Amino acid sequence: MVTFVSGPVRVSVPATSANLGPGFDSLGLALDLRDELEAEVTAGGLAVEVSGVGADEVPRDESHLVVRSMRAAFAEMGAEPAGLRLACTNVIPHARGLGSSSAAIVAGVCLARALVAGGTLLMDDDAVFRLAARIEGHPDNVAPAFHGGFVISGQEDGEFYAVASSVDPRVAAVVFVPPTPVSTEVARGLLPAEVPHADAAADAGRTALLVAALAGQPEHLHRATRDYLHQDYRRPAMPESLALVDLLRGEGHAAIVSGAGPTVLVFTEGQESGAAADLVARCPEGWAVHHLTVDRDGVRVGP
Ligand SMILES: Nc1ncnc2c1ncn2[C@@H]1O[C@H](COP(=O)(O)OP(=O)(O)O)[C@@H](O)[C@H]1O
Ligand SMILES: N[C@@H](CCOP(=O)(O)O)C(=O)O
Repeated sequence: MVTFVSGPVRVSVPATSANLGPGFDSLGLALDLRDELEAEVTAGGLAVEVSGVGADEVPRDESHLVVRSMRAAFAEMGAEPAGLRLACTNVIPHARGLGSSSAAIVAGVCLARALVAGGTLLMDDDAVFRLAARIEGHPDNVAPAFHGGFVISGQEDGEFYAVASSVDPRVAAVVFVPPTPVSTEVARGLLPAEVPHADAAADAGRTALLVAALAGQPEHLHRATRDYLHQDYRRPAMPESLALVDLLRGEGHAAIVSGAGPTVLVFTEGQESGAAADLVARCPEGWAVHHLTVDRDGVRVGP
């Protein structure tokens, strides 16, 4: 019979940037910007408290994404808690291309596993990652949110896989976050069913180069971040973001659309670099800007 731990459990989960230019649905990087969550099993009912970004927009019932993810994990473990209390402190902006939904899903699955006594025996890390990726539908944000760092992920024979790859310690990022959201669902709807072979071939080459550039040759990041598969198709939903990408790339910066957008991410070399400070100063009016290091931990789970 499944039993539960007494008292609350806590998780902290990082933002992620998927695609990174050419790596559509396969590359993702964890960034040091974290949501914090706490949950406990109660005698009955569901209580959801939310503070921080998106607090006015998310539901407080069973449809809340963290709650849905917890329920899916409990079902996989054969667990049925009498009641639940969940408290979320959100920092990752919603529907901006920084992986808020994957963070919510990974957090929910990890909270549920931590609440079940012996949960890691019922669900190992691979099972957590695969369930989270199934809920999200694509693995590229879920993988770094769970593992941290830079992760290459995909799907084969209906099963998701993730492989960690190294990131040069000099690599950091400036993210420009527009005030208006674009949902990933809408941005995915703009993609064509087919692309020219020449584009696919060029994109494959840049993806390979990007793995090498991130691993230790950041001087190649500008060339390596050129995308052929998604950014231009998404331009109508985020023209200001693409205009900023074009402008910055024209100046030699490794600028990309983060995830499905509309956030613009620019790779930098080093947290203290003058170039990064200059970039931060160029944030468009009304947008937010963060200079972020690469998160190496992924999800953190504690009592
Ligand atoms: N912390 C959260 N708690 C509840 N729901 C969330 C949370 N984060 C994201 N969501 C849900 O996911 C949606 C955003 O997901 P998505 O469009 O994939 O954008 P992104 O993952 O790029 O931020 C939000 O509108 C909200 O419905
Ligand atoms: N590969 C996905 C990535 C979506 O990332 P998000 O942070 O915008 O949810 C896509 O490009 O659709």
